Amino acid sequence: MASVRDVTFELLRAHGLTTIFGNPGSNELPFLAGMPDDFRYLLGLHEGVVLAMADGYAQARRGPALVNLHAAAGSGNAMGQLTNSVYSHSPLVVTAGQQVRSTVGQEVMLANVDAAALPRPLVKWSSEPAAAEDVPRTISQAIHTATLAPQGPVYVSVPYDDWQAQSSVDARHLLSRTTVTAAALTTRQLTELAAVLDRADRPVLILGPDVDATAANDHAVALAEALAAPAWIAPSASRCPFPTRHPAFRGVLPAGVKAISDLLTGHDLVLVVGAPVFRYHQYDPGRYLPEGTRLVHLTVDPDEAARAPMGDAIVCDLADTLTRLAAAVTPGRRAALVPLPPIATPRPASAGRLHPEEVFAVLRDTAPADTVWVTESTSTSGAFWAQADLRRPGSYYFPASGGLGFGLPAAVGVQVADPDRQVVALVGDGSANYGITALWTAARYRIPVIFVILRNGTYGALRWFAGVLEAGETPGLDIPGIDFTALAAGYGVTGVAVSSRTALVEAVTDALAAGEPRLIQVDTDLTTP
Ligand SMILES: Cc1ncc(Cn2c(C)c(CCOP(=O)(O)OP(=O)(O)O)sc2=O)c(N)n1
Ligand SMILES: [Ca+2]
Repeated sequence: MASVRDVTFELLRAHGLTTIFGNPGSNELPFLAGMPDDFRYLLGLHEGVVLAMADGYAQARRGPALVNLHAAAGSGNAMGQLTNSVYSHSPLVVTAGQQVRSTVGQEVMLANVDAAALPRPLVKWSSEPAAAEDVPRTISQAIHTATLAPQGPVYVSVPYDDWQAQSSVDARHLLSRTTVTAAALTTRQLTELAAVLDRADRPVLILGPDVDATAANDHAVALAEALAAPAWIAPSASRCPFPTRHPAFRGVLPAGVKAISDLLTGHDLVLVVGAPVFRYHQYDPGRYLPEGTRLVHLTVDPDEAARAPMGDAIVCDLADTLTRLAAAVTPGRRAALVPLPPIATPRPASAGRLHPEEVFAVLRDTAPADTVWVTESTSTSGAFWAQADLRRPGSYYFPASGGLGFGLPAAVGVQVADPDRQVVALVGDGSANYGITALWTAARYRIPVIFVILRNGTYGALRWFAGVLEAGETPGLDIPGIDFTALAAGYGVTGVAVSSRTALVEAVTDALAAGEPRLIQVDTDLTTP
């Protein structure tokens, strides 16, 4: 009869989980020793990098990713990045090795004590099977739980003596199981919602990451056009759900209660699709909505629906609902939208530096139109969106909870998932340090990401926040003198430092032709988000 490990690898193969993002310890060796030839293992040198690579990979492929970590120490290192994955609804199947089953209670070395509790609340579900024979079914449950709406990360801890145990013959049922979510609005619900939209004088759309995660971008465009409604990206944007040069596009909403409410003034109906209501950030007290404004919320996530402080929510399939709404509302009822003005000329910078707007303008004009941008430069987000020309789904990723250490490794994961599009990481000189070992993985497997480090010598966003909080001068905000070209060389990536537009254009052009990872360190001015 087949071993638990053999059946588990057959199960993983049946779900297309043949890429393992991992960092091993002794507890994981009995599992990895049986890895079949059609599987590949992508090693990350820190578990936060492993997790973020898998996150980028899963988001870009819109499917699950398999992670294998080392017991409690490895899982603990990955939890910082799970704070992003749980909010980006990333379908990660995180497995971790456990000590020999009979020794865990003694808390011997490398025992993951209370393993299933460790990652909560940063996972959708977690478990350690009660018996070796139940390992394949538990991993099957984990895969289906991760991929059923709302998708999310799951965690399974497996004692390492389980892998050699005999699997039950009935485990074979697991290999062909499928599970799907089929939540759609009834005809009556759809008709009523379309009537609400039709009755609105000035509706507005607010679109979130799950529109892009479910490839519903074009359906959102169709509804915005049918309604002649402006479209905003929901605050704390982690994906780009709408083309940024479309006439209906208005930008990314600020992450403050009063600031959002002020921008919605004059709109009598707000339709939020695929985002929590809302991912506020800086404390900015005010009324949640202007007087007389109604909010309707379409989400894949019952928890988002339940915890929102206002509005009426419908848990549903976003692409299906947007498509049917675009066909059901009455077109031509409102004046045509006036597009935003053309992209502004980037602001000038101080001597020997570039303004982030100029960095982004050069990259936009030099890199292919379908480039994928993975960003983690917190003070330059305003500059990025001011210069952005994003047209296709899957063009933008940002850490969904602001947990730094996502950018560099997630860019590697996205490039693995989508080798036909150039991936460019735009990462601050502070953020880069949290996931810097991703450079080694990129070099090791020749993953041709272009890593752009925006070096302003400080934690720029925190300087801005210190102003918002009127905190005055605070310690720990300056990070002068880091040489990322030397760090890159140490990890096997060729890097160049630039401080002029001409040198940047040349460096980007060279990097695009290299066919292997490249790092470009750009000295930039400090800006505000
Ligand atoms: C894991 C982790 N640690 C610390 C922070 C706190 N933090 C930190 C340290 C920021 C500064 C980032 O600096 P940067 O150089 O990457 O980008 P900017 O200079 O453009 O802000 S922004 C922010 O929220 C965080 N979000 N996540
Ligand atoms: Ca910085």
